[in-house]
Amino acid sequence: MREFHGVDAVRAAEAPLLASLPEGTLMRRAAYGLARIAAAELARCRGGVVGRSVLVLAGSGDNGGDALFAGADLRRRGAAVTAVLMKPERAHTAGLADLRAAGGVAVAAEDVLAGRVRGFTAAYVAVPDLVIDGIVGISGRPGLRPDAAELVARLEAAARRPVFVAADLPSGVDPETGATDGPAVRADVTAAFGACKPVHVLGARWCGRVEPVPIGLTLGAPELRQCEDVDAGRHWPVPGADDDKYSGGVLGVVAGSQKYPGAAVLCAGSAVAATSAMVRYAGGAADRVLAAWPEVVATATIGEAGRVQAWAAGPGGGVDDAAERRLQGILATDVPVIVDADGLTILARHHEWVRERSAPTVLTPHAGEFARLTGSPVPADRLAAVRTLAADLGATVLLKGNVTLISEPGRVAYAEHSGHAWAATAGSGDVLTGIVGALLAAGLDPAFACAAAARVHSTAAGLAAQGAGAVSKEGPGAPVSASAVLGQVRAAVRAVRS
Ligand SMILES: NC(=O)C1=CN([C@@H]2O[C@H](COP(=O)(O)OP(=O)(O)OC[C@H]3O[C@@H](n4cnc5c(N)ncnc54)[C@H](O)[C@@H]3O)[C@@H](O)[C@H]2O)[C@@H](O)CC1
Repeated sequence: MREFHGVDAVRAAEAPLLASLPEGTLMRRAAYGLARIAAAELARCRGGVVGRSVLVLAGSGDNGGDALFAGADLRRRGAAVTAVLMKPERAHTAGLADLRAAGGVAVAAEDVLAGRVRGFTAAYVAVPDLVIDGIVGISGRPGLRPDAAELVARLEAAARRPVFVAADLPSGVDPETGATDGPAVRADVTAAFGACKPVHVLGARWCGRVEPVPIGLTLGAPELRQCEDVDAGRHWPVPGADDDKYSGGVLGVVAGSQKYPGAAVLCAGSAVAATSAMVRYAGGAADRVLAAWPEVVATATIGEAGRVQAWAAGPGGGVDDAAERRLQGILATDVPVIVDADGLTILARHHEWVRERSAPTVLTPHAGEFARLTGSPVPADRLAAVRTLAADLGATVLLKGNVTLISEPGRVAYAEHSGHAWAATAGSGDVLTGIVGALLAAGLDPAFACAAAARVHSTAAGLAAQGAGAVSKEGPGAPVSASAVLGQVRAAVRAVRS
């Protein structure tokens, strides 16, 4: 399980070390890790360190200090290192002295922007091989100030884009929410000092690859977790010697209709793929579901369906009176229920149906459905928003997006980021609903069920994008549809279990 700690928690963990260790020790540790990562990137992307040019963008705080010390280290390893000081009079004194002692050059941002830097230095500043972003760290507010924004824009536009390595986090991105407000650094690699912070998953698109740099912190409970393959794989329900078709947990699917049979087929099919236990279907698309998945036990109505250990309801089911009555009936049961899509539109008018439940309820809105449920659009601080809704309804809420967030009252939240966006396709949510439902029926903790299902779902989408026989989700890929994602659910389960 990957863990992300909030800024206050990181500062609290740093405090005893700052008090007990010789001054500058933590910064030296951070800078050493940063330099090591930058050197590895230079070797990987530019074939070596010696003779390559490194530009350090150094702000006035400790983040700039880290970057200057790392620059000194890289200079000693043979790179040409130039630091651009955002505010020369407030540059980190010891870091700047170390850079100069190592033979590095420092210039003022103001002089660079005004074209007052000439000769070799001008060339190094204009087209470096690698940029270390030390403009701001965990004290940074979103957005870059105009001088920093202009420097970054010029580097981004260079004929050969340099490799960007961020010290702690990309400048311009909020450390707690991952939100931006104007320009920000788009890093290829981020060196996370002491702990991963929420930005490292919530602002994943800005961070690139995140490499933790241990500096000796002892940390408490995290703010956020990410379920990794190994976590999903370890707890994925698979039959044992004593299991039968019921003991693994039967899921009932109430989705789709004669008008929209696709949602029923996708939702029931993904449940079938995710679990060995029985899947029941109740609704107007029973014929279509059976034609696609003969192993499903299908009936026309919920009343005719046998016992289940969880229900999955909502996708493609409509929002009319009959759909309302069906959903109300399902939520009146004492088994876990996942509600998605049309079911969420109905719930926007009936929050009490969720609040009054004693069994777990999982809601899986996308941004539009979230706005319908809460009455206002998803704000920049998505994590706070999902926590508030979960607490308000007493439910587990999974907010879909490029970074999917999962929260339930009083518990550490989960985030899922796949590193790609292939799951952003029609019907993909129906597939996720079936997987979550299967895991709820198997008795998994609701928030963990959501996190593990989201992991397998995004893995399936990544595999689908790579085509038949893919064993890796990396590569250029091609657009996929929800049926293709569903077709890879078993391969994704295999992948997380291996
Ligand atoms: N405290 C410690 O023990 C350690 C801290 N470390 C480094 O220290 C960093 C935190 O340093 P600081 O607290 O000095 O603060 P920062 O270096 O994050 O920020 C410095 C100042 O930048 C200004 N600023 C805020 N938003 C800005 C923006 N959008 N554009 C331009 N300037 C902006 C603010 O005045 C802020 O105080 C960490 O991220 C990490 O890199 C590491 O050296 C490891 C040890």
